[in-house]
Amino acid sequence: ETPETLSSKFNQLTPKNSTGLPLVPVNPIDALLDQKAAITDVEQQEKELDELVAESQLDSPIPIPVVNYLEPYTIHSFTIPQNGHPPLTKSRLSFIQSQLREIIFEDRIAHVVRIIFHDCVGGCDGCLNRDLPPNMTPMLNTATLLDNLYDSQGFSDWLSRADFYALAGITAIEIGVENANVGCFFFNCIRMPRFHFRYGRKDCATSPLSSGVQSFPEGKDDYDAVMEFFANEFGLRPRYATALLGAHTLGGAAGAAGSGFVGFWKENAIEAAKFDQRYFSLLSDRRLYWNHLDVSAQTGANSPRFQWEGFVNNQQVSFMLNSDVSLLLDIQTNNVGQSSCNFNTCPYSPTALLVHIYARFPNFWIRDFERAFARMIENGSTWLLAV
Ligand code: HEM
Repeated sequence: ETPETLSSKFNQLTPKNSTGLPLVPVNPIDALLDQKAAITDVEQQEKELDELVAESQLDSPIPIPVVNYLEPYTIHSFTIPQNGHPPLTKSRLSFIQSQLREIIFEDRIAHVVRIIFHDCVGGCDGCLNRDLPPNMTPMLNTATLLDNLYDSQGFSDWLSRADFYALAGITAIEIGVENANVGCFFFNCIRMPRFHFRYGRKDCATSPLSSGVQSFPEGKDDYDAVMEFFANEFGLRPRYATALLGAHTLGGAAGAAGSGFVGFWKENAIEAAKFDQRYFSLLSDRRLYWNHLDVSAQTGANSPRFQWEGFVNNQQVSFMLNSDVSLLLDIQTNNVGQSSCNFNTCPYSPTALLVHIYARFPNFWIRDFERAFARMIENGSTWLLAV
């Protein structure tokens, strides 16, 4: 089955409300996921979810740039150029992480995750162009803090700045998961992602500054534009692109101080510091009522900024960009990003089922996120060393 036929099947199955009022249908997809949720054997459940996702052909293999890993640093430090760095040991790594933990909290968690994403567009190289509009957001203050730590502690003896940003990204996700798990019981805790940190990335010659111009995806993008970006840039197929975009569970858009979009993807700053599946559950929650509006007058942006705002009982609980909504709905946008259909009228997009699965099975999402994030933070490297 092609993704198209799967999503059209999904569309047929999902009753739409013609009055435009929020509707909570007994949805066959929910019923199907209820069956999967009833499976108590975790491995069996994961296997069946994998089969369900495989049906939609969102992750058929495509060639991706290959990163080679070298395990025993004692041997390979002789053969692999490391900018003269001595090998990074596990204890040095945990020392650096403990220093990172001193400065990464609250809104800086999201900043760091966005920094590593932007650093890795075009290849992770420890360099950000501070004059490029997509980078000109509050995250630059946190980038300065990271740089100060790296420079003042002499970490360049051990790892490149690009490695350091990647480690900061991993640490930020871990802190976000810890925040999400405060007060959880084992059955509703988010599994801590297992990242295997590898190092040996090459910094650009002017690190940490750069005048390089990368092209970043835009908030007004639709499904095709989003998927094309992730495939071309990171070699990620729609399944892993969707998982990676779950990073928008953290932080928000800073209005006039940032992209000209404004809001937290989740309710407030406290929720925005938690790395959990709620980005997907808000997106797929049919109890929400969504407005699609241009906020450029409010934020002083020089061109339209159409965004989606989700409400429950007249209370705003979510904000989404077109690029986020496109994971669920095949929005129909014009050149300024205004969609001619909405949550009640747009057809589902090929990844809609996946959004529902990630919302219901957070640890299934975490597994896919782990893989996608690992791929992103190794973008541009051909050889990396294990610690
Ligand atoms: C289609 C792809 C993407 C688009 C269009 C997009 C767009 C945006 C925009 C417009 C903002 C708001 C910036 C501001 O005003 O301060 C933002 C924030 C953010 N993005 Fe993305 N992004 C994309 C992919 C990603 C990826 C792959 C990651 C990480 C893996 C990521 C992580 C973040 C985080 C954590 C924030 C919040 C930053 C903060 O609170 O300061 N984004 N993104």
